[in-house]
Formats: sequence, structure tokens, C-alpha cells
Amino acid sequence: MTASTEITSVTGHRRWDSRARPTVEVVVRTPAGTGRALAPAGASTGSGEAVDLRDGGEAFGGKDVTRAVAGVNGDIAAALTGMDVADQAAVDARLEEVDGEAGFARLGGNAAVAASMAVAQAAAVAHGVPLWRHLDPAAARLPLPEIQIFGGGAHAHGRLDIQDLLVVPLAAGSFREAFDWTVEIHRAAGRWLDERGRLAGVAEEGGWWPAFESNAEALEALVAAIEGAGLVPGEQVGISLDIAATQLVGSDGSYRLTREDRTYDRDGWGEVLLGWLDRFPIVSIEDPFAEDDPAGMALLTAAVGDRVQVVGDDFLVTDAERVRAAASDRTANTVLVKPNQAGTLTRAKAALDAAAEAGFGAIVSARSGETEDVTISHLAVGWGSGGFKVGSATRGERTAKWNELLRIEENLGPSARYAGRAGLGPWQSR
Ligand SMILES: O=C(O)[C@@H](CO)OP(=O)(O)O
Ligand SMILES: [Mg+2]
Repeated sequence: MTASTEITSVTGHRRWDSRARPTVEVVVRTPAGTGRALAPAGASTGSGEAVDLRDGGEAFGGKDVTRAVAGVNGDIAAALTGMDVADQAAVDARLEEVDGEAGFARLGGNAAVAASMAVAQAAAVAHGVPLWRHLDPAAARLPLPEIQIFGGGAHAHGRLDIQDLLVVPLAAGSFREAFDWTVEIHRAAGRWLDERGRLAGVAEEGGWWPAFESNAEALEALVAAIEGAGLVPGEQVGISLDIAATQLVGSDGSYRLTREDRTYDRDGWGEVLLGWLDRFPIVSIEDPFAEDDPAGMALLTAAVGDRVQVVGDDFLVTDAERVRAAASDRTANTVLVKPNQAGTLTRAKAALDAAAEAGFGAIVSARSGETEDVTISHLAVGWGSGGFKVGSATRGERTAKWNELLRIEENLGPSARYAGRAGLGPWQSR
């Protein structure tokens, strides 16, 4: 170990996220440079996620991070000081050890992930390279983005049942062009809603918050928006849905569409989804069934898993073991990778590696509560994930991540490659 990459201090700080909630920032110092990172937070969370440690009683709706920040300045600082930022695996193992509980229940996954990411950032700074290059000097692929146009579910007070309606620029020639296309679709969608008096506001991730009469109407509007931008739905631009179905399921296991005032059993719900998949150019569907309904996930994967990306978010919670189980049970073909679900970068990377081994796709993803932190943009390139999901093309905490990818693409110059359709994952060629 060179002395210059040895951690001299770790400090925790209380900052703010895009939902006006407190969040944890960690600053890691070494003689060779400083790294900092901020924890994101989900709203539609999986029960198997690392624990988001919150406190404060009435203050900030019980969402304060006083204990999580204190844990960084106490146990985490004591445990990591003197370690080498270049040894991410050792740092992350130490974080698990010092917490001592599953899912970072004692010190908080929010504290752990911010510490883990700050260490990675410090290592990159110490080596004088951007984080993506530090993770893989040969990395050259820009991920296929999925970008939210309409927001619903828990992010829009249930105004629409489907949580995220996103576009996927399959046939763009570069990341830059992918984003150019997306903003035109975003604008066309806004016009479509405005002309029909359906514009109700902006959802938590910055997509339009529409007053649709049914979920199918939202899909029709999305197709119209793609066409309105002068693009061909399905060929140039596909649709991706995050159903976040755990939010739709009742205590009896039935699935409820509030918009349409209809309730379905597992098979009936499967019929609804298959109907949408037949009618609309959907290339990806996330959490189509609830996190505790593997039979539903298996039903859909068997029906469309050879042509549609079936993504586990709440269902797989960025966990390598769950990815391996999903591969053998055929309950998905792609994993959503959210570092804060895992608690450390090492655990998140293990889920991504398990996906690669299983022939699954992988999508590095932000949370609905975000900050200006751009670590995940670097992870997507440095880890070579096929996909990348950050919410909308609006709002600073989202554009920060997209702009960072544009910088990386420019930085790569002629060697940059845009993943395009291949970014949907290796399962396509099976
Ligand atoms: O479900 C999701 O994929 C994310 C992002 O849309 O939402 P949250 O961070 O609230 O879990
Ligand atoms: Mg999701």
C-alpha cells in the first residue's frame, strides 16, 4: 500500500435530496486526494433492500439522518481510517463487519453506500483518472438509457397505476443522439397532454404527471409522442415500463388498477400485461409482478422472456444470490442495479457479475430521491452495464447524470461506442 492512498479521515454530513429530505454525504480524505458521495433514497422500495436508516420523530416526517451521519463520524470513520482506498473490496467488507447486521440495519445502508462510493471516488482522484476509467481502463461503451416521459405510481400520488413510462432510444447512433431524440419525445408528450387538457404537473422524477383515463391511454400517448418527435416506435425507439407491481398488490395477492377500478388475480393480471405487450412496442418491463410473487414473474418470463427485457428491481434488490435464483427459476432476464439497495459497491458489482454469468442483462439505476451525485454514471460505463435508468430528461439531479455520460462519451472520442439495442442484454441472443 502506498501511503498516499491511505484514508486519513472519513466524515459524514447532512445534506438534501430532490424530495427535500435529508440525506447522507460522506467525504473520504487521503494524502493523494479527496472523494465525496451522497446517498440516494427510494420511495417504492423492495423489502429486501439495505436499510435506509432514518430518525427524527415528527421532524422531517421521521426522515432525518442524524443517526446515520453520526454512525459515519463514529464507527465508520474509526473502521476505515488507515485503510487503502485502492482496495474497495477490503473497505466494503470492513463496512459489513463493523455494521454486523444484515442489510446494514445498524449503521444504515444510506451511510454505508455513501461511504463506499466516496472511497471509490477518492481512489479515482488519487489515481488521477475519472472513476469510470479507474474501474475499467478499457471501458468504451455508453449504456442504453431508459428515460421517463410519464411518471405515476408512488411518485405521482397514484395518479397513474404504472410507475414509470420510459423511452429507450434503440437505434440512435450515439449517446448524444439518444438524448437528442429523448428530449424531442419529452416535448412532444408535453404538447400532446397540453392540447387535451391532461397536463397535471410534474412527477417526482421529472416526467410529466398526466391526468390519463386509463393506463392504456398513457401508452397510446407515449406512442404518439415518439411519432410526434418524428421517430418510429419500436424500430428507433422502444417503450420501457416500470410497473412497480408491489405497489399494486393487495393483502389477498390480487392486483388492483385504481385508474380503471379493476382487480385481477395473477393470471388475469398476466393477461393485462400480455395485452399491453402485444399492442405497444414495449421492449422492457420492470417488476411486472409483486416482489413476493415469483410465480407471476415466471409466468411472464416464460411468455415473453425471449423477446422482452423482464427486469427485477424490488424482486431482486441488487442481490447476487437472488439473481442466481432468478436465473435457475427463470423469473426474470435482467437485474436493476441500485447501489443503495446493496449497501456497498462490492455487493452491487457482485449482482452485476452474477447477471453476466447467467446471461442476464443489467441496468444501473438511480432512485426517485436523488442528488447531484454522478457516481452511477461512472459505474454504468466502468462496469459495462447494458442499460442505465435515471428518471426524466428534466431536473438537475437527473440531468447531472446524463450530462456526465455526455462528458464521458466526448472524453472517449472516436473509441466511444453506444450500446443501442444490444444494451438490452445478452439474453436476446439465446
Ligand atoms: O422503482 C424504481 O425503479 C425507482 C426509480 O424509478 O423508484 P424508487 O427509487 O422509488 O424505488
Ligand atoms: Mg423499479
